Amino acid sequence: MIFPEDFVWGAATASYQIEGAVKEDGRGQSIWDTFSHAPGNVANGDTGDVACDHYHRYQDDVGLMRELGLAAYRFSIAWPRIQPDGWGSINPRGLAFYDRLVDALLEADISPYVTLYHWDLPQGLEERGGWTDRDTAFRFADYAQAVHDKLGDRVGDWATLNEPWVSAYLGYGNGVHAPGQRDPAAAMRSAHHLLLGHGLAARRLRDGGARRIMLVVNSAPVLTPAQVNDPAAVPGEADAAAVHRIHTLLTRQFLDPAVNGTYPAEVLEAAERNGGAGHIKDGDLELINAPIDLVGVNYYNPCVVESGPGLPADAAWPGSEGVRFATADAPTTAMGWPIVPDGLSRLLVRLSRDYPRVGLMVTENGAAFEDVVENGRVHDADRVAYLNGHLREVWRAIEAGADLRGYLVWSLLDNFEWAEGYRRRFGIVHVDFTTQTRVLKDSAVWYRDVIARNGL
Ligand SMILES: OC[C@@H]1[C@@H](O)[C@H](O)[C@@H](O)c2[nH]c(CCc3ccccc3)c[n+]21
Repeated sequence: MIFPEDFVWGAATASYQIEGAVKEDGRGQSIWDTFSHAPGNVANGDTGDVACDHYHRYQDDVGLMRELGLAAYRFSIAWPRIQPDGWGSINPRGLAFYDRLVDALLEADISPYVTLYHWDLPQGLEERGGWTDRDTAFRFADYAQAVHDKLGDRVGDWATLNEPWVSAYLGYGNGVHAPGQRDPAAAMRSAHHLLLGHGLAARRLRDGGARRIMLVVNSAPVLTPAQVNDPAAVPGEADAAAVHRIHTLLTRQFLDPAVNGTYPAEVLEAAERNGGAGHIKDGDLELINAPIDLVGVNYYNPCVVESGPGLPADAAWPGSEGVRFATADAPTTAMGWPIVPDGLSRLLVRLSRDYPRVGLMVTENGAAFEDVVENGRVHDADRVAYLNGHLREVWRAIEAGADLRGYLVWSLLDNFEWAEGYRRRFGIVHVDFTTQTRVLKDSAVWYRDVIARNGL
């Protein structure tokens, strides 16, 4: 299976998960500093205080990327390094780190793909309401412009947000993520303000001459248990309604406004029933619908549902009347997530059909398994199998006509896996967090060969 000539092969990380140096060079606190230091929020009391110490080791890490032959590296910028409280003057030492990182990447012939927000909101803004406060959307646009002004001469690929659904519904809905609020109305407000921030920032980036702008979403094919292993299975009316409802809340809630400038009726109705829709102002949808070039798709597993009594609103799914989550008949990763490779092709084909005006890129795909270091090697055959199976589906989606530009594996390095801390490892490169030693896992060697061959 050979991929298109210009297909982009890369890897992805995020600032809070790899950088460490949380008090260095003027960095302010983020909501994840606050959340991870609060007892009980993260497994084993882990925090991102040190993580992979990438802030100090970035040259060596870029060396690893070059050794793997990556064409692109997706990383996020820590807003609190740029504006310690989230607004006002720019911290030159914070911006200088990313300036050095971008130059090191270009020196290694690797394209930098910048994500402006991967969940580390400055704590100063959270104290003013965070994403529940409309003003945060405007602060985000100011921050985006300041970063693009500095890096836009060398960075052409820009993602505004990583996974607004997670920021809103895990951050403000069920509280599993920072800032740890449990309030469905706060979650729905936050989802809207995140989208508004996306649109405002996208406009500033475009005005600044950005080459390609994308919104990155976590998405999944929503399937009944029968559909997981039998795409031809036809669900009953009630199950089909449950599937449509969750597809709407997970994916359409974000892509319809961003790509088409409309909200699904079910989302407006859910907002009316969860605190009201007063936060949706006239003109907001036009602002959210700033033209973008790509949608970044983060896929790990399908979402399996059937009809049922509905989920409690604070289970991160306000508006999910008539739904219950089910399990898939499939093997799982160390996260307990079902391994269903063809879910990726089914998703990509669906998105390319539903949103034909934008291109697609797989901006995250990968798996955590219980890696074991043996004689300085990690024989992660399960991760190789996972990646191989999913890349075959990427190829199939392209064959089926999806406008798919590239694939970025999650993740380059083992890193801070949010509420799971360091006990879940997604890297194709193993990190010993005691010594900070990096070791290529078998999956990294395998991926290097896939890139060299441009295919499987
Ligand atoms: O959980 C693996 C990765 C995270 O490390 C990334 O930062 C994040 O972008 C990301 N998104 C997803 C899918 C949505 C999700 C996020 C967090 C927890 C559960 C599901 C998986 N991942």
